Amino acid sequence: MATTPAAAPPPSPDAPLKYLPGFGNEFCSEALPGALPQQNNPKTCPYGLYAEQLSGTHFTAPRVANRRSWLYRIRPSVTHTPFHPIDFPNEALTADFANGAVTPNQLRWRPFPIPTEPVDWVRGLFTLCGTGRAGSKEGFAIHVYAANRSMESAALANADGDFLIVPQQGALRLKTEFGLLDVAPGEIAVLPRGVRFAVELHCGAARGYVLETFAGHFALPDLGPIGANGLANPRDFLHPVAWFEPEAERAVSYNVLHKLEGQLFVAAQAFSPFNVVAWHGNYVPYKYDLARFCPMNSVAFDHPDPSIFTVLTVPSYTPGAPPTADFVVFPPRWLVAEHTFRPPYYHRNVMSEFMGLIRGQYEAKLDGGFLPGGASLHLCCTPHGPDTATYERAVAGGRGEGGEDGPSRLGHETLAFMFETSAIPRVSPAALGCPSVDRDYYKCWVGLRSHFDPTAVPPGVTAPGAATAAVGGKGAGAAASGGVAAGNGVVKAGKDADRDGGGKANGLAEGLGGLGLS
Ligand SMILES: O=C(O)Cc1cc(O)ccc1O
Ligand SMILES: [Fe+2]
Repeated sequence: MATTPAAAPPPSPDAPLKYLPGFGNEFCSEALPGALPQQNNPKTCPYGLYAEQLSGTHFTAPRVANRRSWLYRIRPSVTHTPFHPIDFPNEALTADFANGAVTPNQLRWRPFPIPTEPVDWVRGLFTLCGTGRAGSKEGFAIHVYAANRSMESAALANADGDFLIVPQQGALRLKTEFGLLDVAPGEIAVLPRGVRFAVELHCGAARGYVLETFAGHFALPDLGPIGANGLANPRDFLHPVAWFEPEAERAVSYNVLHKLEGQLFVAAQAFSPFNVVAWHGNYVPYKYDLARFCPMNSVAFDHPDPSIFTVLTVPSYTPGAPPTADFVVFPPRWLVAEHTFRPPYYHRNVMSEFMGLIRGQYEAKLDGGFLPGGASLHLCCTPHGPDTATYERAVAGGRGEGGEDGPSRLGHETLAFMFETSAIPRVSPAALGCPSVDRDYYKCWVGLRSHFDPTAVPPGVTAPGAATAAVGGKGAGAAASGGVAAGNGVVKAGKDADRDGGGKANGLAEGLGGLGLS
């Protein structure tokens, strides 16, 4: 006769949970001694458990990428009544962006409101943008969530892809088939495709961001010349230990939710899905504290590209092709680059950039419009960068300790992040029309006036006009003085030369002078 397993004591919400550290390891864990069999599927399992495999890659995926886990559970997941679609507001959640809106405009959303009526984590999901289609396992979706109550007697499995969850307000307790994860703002969690989980709120209302990838799995980025250490270190990723609900074997009524192609289905079952007594494998949910991120940065001059802050990446199927998505954090750090415009540079990026703010103020936005719980989106080649106030402050100097170029600190009170994606996301019509949209976003750059002064000759450069008499006009003089414009084939006369020829000459000379290379 099968032994009835003793129920694990319910962990107190205040007691710190135990975790298994590492990244991509073969982990194993058992909640009862000897529950983990020595082979994957013995004829009968210890304690009368059922063996069940959950795969995250096709069976024949190369070993380096192959992901699967074996779960030993009181009853198998298959024991449920048929799934039925549930009446989820269909404009809130989507996994097909064929009908998404296309706009090159810079987009920004004010903080998404916390609901006043009871809403759990699943009901509180709202798709902002994405690309591709879950059904063809291509692309990704970006959601926000805002919830004020725990999921009760319900669990969700996402058949569409992996969820990377970035809490912004309110800690989450993630009950999963593999055990429990407590995830607070400043930490992130990854729930791989298919893993059943429930979100409990133990500290009040919760809000945050979700990157859902329809293809692949999150991986640590290669470090290249950085070497073997730095950025997100593997030991800091924490995985749950086996745990099963006390009532897992009792007759209870549970709703098992299933997300497939963006649609939600529900099936009833008479026992808890959190009934896994032991497990082993390398396909496991995990969390990571962003404070453990070890940033690298410029220690001499210039502002590095933000890829230097990549925490996790979803590599493309094709070697060398851009990743489907990167998760990038802008952590607290010292800024020490000399004779450098320290905020993010102005740019048009071939990758698209979704940004969120967990706390504090982002280094490129002083206008008060990019707030914790809000978001921004800059699509492929859409120009963006520091707002007017940030620019003016940065060029005014005197930012750092010990003088204009001294070290300055982006303190612990700031934490922004970016989902950087290679395919161009489309915006869900609901997100474009929602009340949080900031229709005045463009105004934060409107005040960027021209500081161009062709008479402000950089030190060490012969003043225009000194050699102008023969050709006439300041611009031609600038070209003649440095010989740069002539070299570039930009010699012009009159008014055009003022604007173009002189500008190029001065700009290049200034750059070289600034680096001490002129
Ligand atoms: O604020 C942004 O747009 C993100 C960003 C930050 C940075 O330091 C450099 C480039 C970049 O896109
Ligand atoms: Fe950017």
